[in-house]
Amino acid sequence: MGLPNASSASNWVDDVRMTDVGDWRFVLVTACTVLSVLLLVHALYVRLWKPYTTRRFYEKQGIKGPVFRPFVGNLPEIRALKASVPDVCGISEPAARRVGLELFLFTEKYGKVSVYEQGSTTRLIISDPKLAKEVLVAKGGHYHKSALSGEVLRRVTGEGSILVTEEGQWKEQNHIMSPAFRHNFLTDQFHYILESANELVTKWQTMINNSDEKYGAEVAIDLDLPETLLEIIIKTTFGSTTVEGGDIRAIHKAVKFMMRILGPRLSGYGRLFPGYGFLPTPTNIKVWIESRNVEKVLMNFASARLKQVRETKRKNPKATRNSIYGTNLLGMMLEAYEEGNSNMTKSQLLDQCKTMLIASDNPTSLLMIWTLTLLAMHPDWQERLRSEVQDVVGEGTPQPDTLSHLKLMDMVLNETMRLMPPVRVLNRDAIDDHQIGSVNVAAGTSVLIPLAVIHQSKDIWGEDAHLYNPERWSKSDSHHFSSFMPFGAGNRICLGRNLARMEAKLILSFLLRRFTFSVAPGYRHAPGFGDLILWPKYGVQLRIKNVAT
Ligand code: HEM
Repeated sequence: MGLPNASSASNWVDDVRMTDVGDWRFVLVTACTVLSVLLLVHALYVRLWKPYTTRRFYEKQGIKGPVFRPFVGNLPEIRALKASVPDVCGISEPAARRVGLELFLFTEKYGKVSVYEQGSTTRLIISDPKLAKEVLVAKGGHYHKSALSGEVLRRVTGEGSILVTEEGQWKEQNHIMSPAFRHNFLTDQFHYILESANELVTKWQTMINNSDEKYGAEVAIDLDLPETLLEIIIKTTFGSTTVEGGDIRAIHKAVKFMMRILGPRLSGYGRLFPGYGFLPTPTNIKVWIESRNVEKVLMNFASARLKQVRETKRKNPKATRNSIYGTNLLGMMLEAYEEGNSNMTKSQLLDQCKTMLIASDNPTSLLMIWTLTLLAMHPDWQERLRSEVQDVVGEGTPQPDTLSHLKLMDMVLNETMRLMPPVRVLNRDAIDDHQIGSVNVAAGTSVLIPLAVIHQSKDIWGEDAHLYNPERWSKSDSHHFSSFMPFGAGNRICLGRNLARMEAKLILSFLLRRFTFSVAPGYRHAPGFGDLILWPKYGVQLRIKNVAT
């Protein structure tokens, strides 16, 4: 056998090259095909098989829900339901029903435990307060906070926010932050609330003084109250509203902007495209820029405070804790960070600052807005409450302990949070298979606890459940209390609940002893904004007058 000649040798090399290329092409095509098939199988499993079998799992237990729809789940009918609700409603209509209407309707139609799909996520609605408590308290260890809402919160407040952390990391943060919401610390914050409440009274008094109208002045409480509350939370968290290199109000605005953009993705079709948040769309780019700005200002601020702390300690080794760190939440966290009492990083510490701005903002504003609006709609209760304030607080400066004697005010605040719960639904994800009551819950199920539905159930509250009647809270009958969870329950109960009540009581006392409130003629009652919360869509305009002396 002879050697190949030059030309046949080159053909041979070409053949080999061709074969190589052919092989690679074959490998590439095969790999792509296998990958596509795997992705398709995975997508079919996640989007079709899993939700279908999970739905069957619940149906076999007698749990009902709207008809199963592959891929999109029940989103289309939920959207249609929402679109069918008129913007404006009657004053005595159960307003909370308008937001999250599907949770009311599914509960009425399918019972206190029902099931539906949001995209491919199976959701179990638990409207039975006993089972709800079991999820939140006794069986709380079988659940994590919802990954779905966590997705948005993580992007706005950061990975280290106490709203989204779990287990060891959450425990440590809870341990550091809880003291900031105890009685002593709250008493230290009292002067901030007094200061801001006084400023609001002065503002409204000036409006009355400058008005030629017989009825007094007209105020937009949905703008003024949140501004006052924001001042308070900024001062209690940071100690002041302006900081070196930036204004915390600008940070709040940026954080709110991010929530407004990202929030609706929770309930919309955006859920069907999981990587959507990472695509460089104009909106996503805006969110990234805002997020970087917030990070920069807060980081500069924390570094400046830390420098100040070290300087004070160096100059005066005997300085007290309060004079080194100050009596605010950031100071408390800086202390844990600086004294080596925690594993918290500086960036996690800043995540908690953003968390405070988010967690306190809407709920406290909603509580104040609806309390005052409902009082304006019910002058008899307004008058009763004013008399209580005059008796208990009088004309002097209120003291923290005085507030605990305002019993009617507690009843009024409870009734507002019952009818208009600032947080209308709690979300949890089951992390393993377990049982609540007689219901077997499968790992991966998203559990919804619709506070608004539980708070207005006729079985619990009676036939007048949808009506405003603070008197119901005067009964010693305690079954009401166990079904009332505006601040959640169990380990993850609201950290700021005492602060929120203290703010509400103090501000209301200041306002009621000075002004009377009535609903302005142009007011349109439209609670419910962006599907998620009971924000007044067209604002709330009230007429205010000085209390006759
Ligand atoms: C009327 C006012 C408020 C209401 C109705 C409210 C309601 C709630 C609810 C229902 C939860 C539990 C969420 C869940 O279980 O998934 C919660 C958690 C939380 N709230 Fe509030 N909140 C209010 C005011 C505040 C304020 C003023 C602050 C802080 C200054 C605050 C800070 C927090 C924090 C940090 C958590 C997370 C606790 C954790 O997960 O460990 N809240 N809030």
